Amino acid sequence: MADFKEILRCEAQKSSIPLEPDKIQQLDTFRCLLLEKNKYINLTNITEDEDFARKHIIDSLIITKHVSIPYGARVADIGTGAGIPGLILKIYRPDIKLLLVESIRKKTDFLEDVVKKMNISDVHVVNKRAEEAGHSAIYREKYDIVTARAVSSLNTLVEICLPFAKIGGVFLALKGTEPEEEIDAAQNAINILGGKLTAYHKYSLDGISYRSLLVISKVKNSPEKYPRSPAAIKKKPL
Ligand SMILES: C[S@@+](CC[C@H](N)C(=O)[O-])C[C@H]1O[C@@H](n2cnc3c(N)ncnc32)[C@H](O)[C@@H]1O
Repeated sequence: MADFKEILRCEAQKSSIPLEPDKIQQLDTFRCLLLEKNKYINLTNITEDEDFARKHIIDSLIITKHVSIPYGARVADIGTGAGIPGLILKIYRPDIKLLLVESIRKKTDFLEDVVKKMNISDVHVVNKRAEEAGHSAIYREKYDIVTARAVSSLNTLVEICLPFAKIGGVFLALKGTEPEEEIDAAQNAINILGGKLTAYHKYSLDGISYRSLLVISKVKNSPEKYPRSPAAIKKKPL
């Protein structure tokens, strides 16, 4: 049976993502650290080799096929959990400057630990809700690329993620098979937060089902009052 590194090499080839052996090694190290910690805290249900390669690693790296990431870009991953897609992108593109925002302390402790053990530089881990971090002058409208996967519905995501993007930057939402309804429901939030849906890519990780990558460009400043508090967002979503 093929080992994880061979599976990942094949999956990357199938998706036409260039992946050098040293990156495969580092991604395997990340997987091992994640699966080890997963015995004690719930970081992922995706643990089987092929699933891990496809649904975590390739699903993160697919971004690089559709969006050009400038050298040294500032990237923020919101609701990053175990560092997906943010840390996987950073391993692939060490030149980026990465912010990882995650509200659960055990998860940010894990991320700090990975960054230290793997000696990864230029990663800033923030243990806060995005609703709070998005108002900080250090983070607000500072990022070229903002990502989020499996965090919330699109209208809420737009409110908590777009404030991090600078004008000319993009918010990338990694979504499921048919995001059309969510896109319609998020149109008001996109307009209010200063965004514009500029691209919509569909791709398949297994040749059967589809996933989607939505590109929302930041065209205007996000009004100061957003993001609102979690309670206000829940009570009256945009
Ligand atoms: C289902 S997990 C997905 C994690 C990762 N993005 C992935 O795709 O595997 C959602 C994560 O988002 C975090 N989260 C949800 N809402 C958040 C918020 N408003 N601010 C910061 N983190 C948030 C949760 O704590 C959780 O770790």
